[in-house]
Amino acid sequence: MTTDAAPIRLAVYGAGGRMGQAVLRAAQDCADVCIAAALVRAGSGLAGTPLPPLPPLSAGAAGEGEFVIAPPAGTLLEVVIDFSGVQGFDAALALALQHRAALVSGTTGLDAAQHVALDRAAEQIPVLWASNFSLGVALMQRFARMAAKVLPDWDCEIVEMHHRRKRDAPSGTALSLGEAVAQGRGVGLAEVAVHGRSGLTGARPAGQIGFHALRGGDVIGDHTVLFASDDERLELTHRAASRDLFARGALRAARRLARAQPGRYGMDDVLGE
Ligand SMILES: NC(=O)C1=CN([C@@H]2O[C@H](COP(=O)(O)OP(=O)(O)OC[C@H]3O[C@@H](n4cnc5c(N)ncnc54)[C@H](OP(=O)(O)O)[C@@H]3O)[C@@H](O)[C@H]2O)C=CC1
Ligand SMILES: O=C(O)C1=N[C@H](C(=O)O)C[C@H](O)C1
Repeated sequence: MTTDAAPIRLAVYGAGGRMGQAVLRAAQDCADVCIAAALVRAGSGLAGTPLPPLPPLSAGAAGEGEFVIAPPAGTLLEVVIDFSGVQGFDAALALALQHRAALVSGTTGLDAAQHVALDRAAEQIPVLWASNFSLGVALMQRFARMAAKVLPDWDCEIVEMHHRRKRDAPSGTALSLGEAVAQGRGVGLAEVAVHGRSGLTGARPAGQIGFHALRGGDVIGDHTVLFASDDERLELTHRAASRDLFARGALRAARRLARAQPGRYGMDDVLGE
């Protein structure tokens, strides 16, 4: 993408992780963004080591050139992109507030207090949190909501599979898909969710939404929302083949939020109507 405007100045929080590195890679292809700070946690062996090669427009950006544990004084940040997990999330949000920068966060497994903190921050800065930055998954949520509304009596189960290193279960995406199904049915997810089954469970109660988390190998992220009725079954499936797609989605979100008004934004704002 080319533009006459100055490149958007990004801080990548959790820059040494799987997703952080994917965002750095994706930014290399974009002339409209630059990496102003690639942040790793204090004590990380990466601190002070060179970044992978960056696009020419990044040259001269404060903090460019190496992984850092904090942006050098005076660094201008416009968007903080956070993939630091629940351990880093609070500090990423604090950094965005401190710099009056927008926050784009993909960290999953947040607790209720952290979601409230996102709402509070949105009074001061633009905030977009999404459990999944794939445009295909954003569309899948719409399909799931629609199917749940049209098929209120069908049994719904949500199955996800991820790599063996994933720390939270079920995935944030599975929970978001469950929220979409619950919205389509006009019920609260907490009242109808069941996580796995084992033992003498009895017959399946109507209206349940079942979650099943599989872990193994290097699977990037597969999700299926399954609706079952007598004699037929509908399955909506999304499979991610690379983390690059999440990184590209996060950069799209960053473009949408840079220089936007404070408030809560979602992937629907990125996807458009
Ligand atoms: N929304 C989406 O589209 C997607 C969301 N995710 C989510 O993103 C998160 C990260 O996933 P992934 O990249 O696979 O995980 P990784 O464990 O590979 O990366 C997390 C990184 O954050 C670093 N970190 C932890 N604490 C801090 C801190 N206080 N300051 C700075 N850096 C810190 C970790 O460092 P160290 O290892 O040194 O502790 C690690 O390098 C997860 O919550 C995951 O579910 C993942 C993919 C897509
Ligand atoms: O941890 C991951 O890897 C992923 N996490 C997100 C989630 O919890 O939904 C998104 C994606 O599926 C990959």
